[in-house]
Amino acid sequence: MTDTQHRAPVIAIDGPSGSGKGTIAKLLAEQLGYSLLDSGALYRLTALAALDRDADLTDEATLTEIAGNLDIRFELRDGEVAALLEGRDVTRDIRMERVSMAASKVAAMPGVRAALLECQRDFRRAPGLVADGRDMGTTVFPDAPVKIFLTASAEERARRRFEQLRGKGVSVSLRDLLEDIRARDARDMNRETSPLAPAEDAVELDSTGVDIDGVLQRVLRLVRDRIEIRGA
Ligand SMILES: Nc1ncnc2c1ncn2[C@@H]1O[C@H](COP(=O)(O)OP(=O)(O)O)[C@@H](O)[C@H]1O
Ligand SMILES: Nc1ccn([C@H]2C[C@H](O)[C@@H](COP(=O)(O)OP(=O)(O)O)O2)c(=O)n1
Repeated sequence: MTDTQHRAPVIAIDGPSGSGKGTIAKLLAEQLGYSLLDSGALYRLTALAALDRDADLTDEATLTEIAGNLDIRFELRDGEVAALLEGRDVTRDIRMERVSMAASKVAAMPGVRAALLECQRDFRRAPGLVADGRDMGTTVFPDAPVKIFLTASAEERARRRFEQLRGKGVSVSLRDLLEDIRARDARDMNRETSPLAPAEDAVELDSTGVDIDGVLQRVLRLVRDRIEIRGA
């Protein structure tokens, strides 16, 4: 890692599915001119690559090999970050429920997490990085000057996901989504390696009943308290 990468500040945003991490991370990165790491996309891409190959999702050696040899790229297309797997645009595919479930399973494997570690740290560059996931503040960037643990009730998170999918023309049941969210929460929080948990020095923010702009303003206040931002 270069010196500039080392010094670049990281804003770590961790929390459960549907708490708004991705939304807030993207808005923050735009506002601050920082790079963006959607670490969940890496687990989703690993899961999709495994599903494409009909790999056994319980076979850690195979999954670790897949994670360590991913051929992926992120590209800005029409203002959105597109994810490419072996040159194929899989931005939509990696958001499918079956991939979400598989991602949560492969993410529980220490070998997979180790294989993706350096790749995540490589996203750090000047003037700074906004990183969203489950273990940004605890494992990947423990020296991040700003760590936020974003939460919301499971019911509100399921409702948000329901609206999000409906907006994309995907029909799902709210009850199934709530069940999926609870199952994923349990798996993400109870795994041995890098479980979903706030870092000791993280600020916890409950976004239940707070709109996106309200959350963004609170986060920006925290950021300005801790990082010297040019022009802010
Ligand atoms: N504070 C909020 N209030 C209402 N809806 C929100 C809020 N934050 C995010 N959302 C919406 O909830 C959905 C899930 O948000 P997302 O950022 O993908 O969550 P995460 O990355 O934590 O899984 C999106 O459709 C987003 O627009
Ligand atoms: N840093 C991370 C990011 C995601 N994961 C896992 C846990 C999640 O179930 C999957 C997918 O993560 P992602 O952030 O894309 O999921 P949500 O958008 O929050 O639903 O990957 C992880 O273990 N560690």
